[in-house]
Amino acid sequence: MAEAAPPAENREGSAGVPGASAPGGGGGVPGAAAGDRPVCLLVLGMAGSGKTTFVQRLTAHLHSHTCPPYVINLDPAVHSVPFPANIDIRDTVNYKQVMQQYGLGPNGGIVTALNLFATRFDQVMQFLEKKQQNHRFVLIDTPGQIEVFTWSASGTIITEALASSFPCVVLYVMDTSRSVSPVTFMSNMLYACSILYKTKLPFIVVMNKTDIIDHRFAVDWMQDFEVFQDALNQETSYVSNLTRSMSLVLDQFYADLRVVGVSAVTGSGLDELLVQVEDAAAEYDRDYRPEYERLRRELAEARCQKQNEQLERLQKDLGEVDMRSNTHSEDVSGPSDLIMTRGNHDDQEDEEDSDTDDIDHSVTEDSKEDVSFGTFLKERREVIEARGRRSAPPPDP
Ligand SMILES: Nc1nc2c(ncn2[C@@H]2O[C@H](COP(=O)(O)OP(=O)(O)OP(=O)(O)O)[C@@H](O)[C@H]2O)c(=O)[nH]1
Repeated sequence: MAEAAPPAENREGSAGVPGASAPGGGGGVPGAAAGDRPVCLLVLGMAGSGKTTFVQRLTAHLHSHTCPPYVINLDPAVHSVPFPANIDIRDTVNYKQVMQQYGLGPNGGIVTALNLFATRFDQVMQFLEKKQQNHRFVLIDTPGQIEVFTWSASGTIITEALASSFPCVVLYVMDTSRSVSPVTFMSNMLYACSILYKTKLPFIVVMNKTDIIDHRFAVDWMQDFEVFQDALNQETSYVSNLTRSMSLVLDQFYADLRVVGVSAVTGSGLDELLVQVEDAAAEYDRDYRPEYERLRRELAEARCQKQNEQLERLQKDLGEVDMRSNTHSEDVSGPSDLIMTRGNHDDQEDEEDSDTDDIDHSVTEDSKEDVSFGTFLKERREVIEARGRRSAPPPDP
């Protein structure tokens, strides 16, 4: 299934891909107009619903339409990423080290790793701003455990940062083959509904794995209350009564919902999905953008105020202490030394670089070089002094 990553020079998106300089220019990507801001597609879904496979397939599909996306992996615990990621959280946060240092289990480790990454998300935004002319779509794969992203502060920070600068659409990936029971289907829809309310963004339900089962049964359930009731009548549990009531509540949710059936394995349904994405992006511009622009202004003002405060503090500090004495503090156990390090795997040196590879490594490496060079000079001085003492003539009796 995994496709080979493009060569390093293609990582920036358009290099070497004919016609890719104009985002979405030609190639059959519906509605994509050159010069538009890229649309961020936040891919969410339950563990195993097929998010990563879907991102991989959509990336390949867009490449084949000469419209390469900018791809971000936000799952710190994934062993290998089967698509060419422009930004990979694993380059920035060492998930295993986070677990060790904070004594956390896997879920706590993922949440903390995402929190650490969120503190540097402004740098990711700078990359996106720089590359926005080259890409029509930004694909964002999220951690396996859906709540890590949707119900965490870092997920909110990342979503709001993206949505205040670019049109954003949530793609809720659902495993259709595991939703054939009306009760399971209803649980999935309730979750989708909660995410819609939480993210406050245009929303598309991507019914994945249609190569296993056609998603039309689910669309029928959503469009026709009677059909869903008939299916429920086969169930005898008490939950079926609850489900019956819930389906009435969800009627309005269904009415405005975009639903597309796809197969991440065969690639079927992706063209229709892209049509829906353009429609959802237009909805963002129409209904959501004013609110996010207000948020953006607030963020800019807060950032400006913070910078001024930092400047004032720095000026005060400069008057009081010798800055150099603090540069190489012995105490480096804070969270910042966990970030901006290479990812989990020791063998990653051979892998191609993503954008975050070089975010701030120079700072860390320069600091280490300074310290070790200082130590080296000190040791050399001691050796030379000892040698000088040995070769000096003995004092006169
Ligand atoms: N038949 C079929 N299998 C699929 C499809 N999409 C994904 N799968 C399979 O479903 C399983 C889970 O896929 P992943 O892409 O790892 O799912 P995920 O949501 O990223 O999983 P987490 O990282 O745990 O959240 C894998 O075995 C995939 O091969 C599909 O469209 N059809």
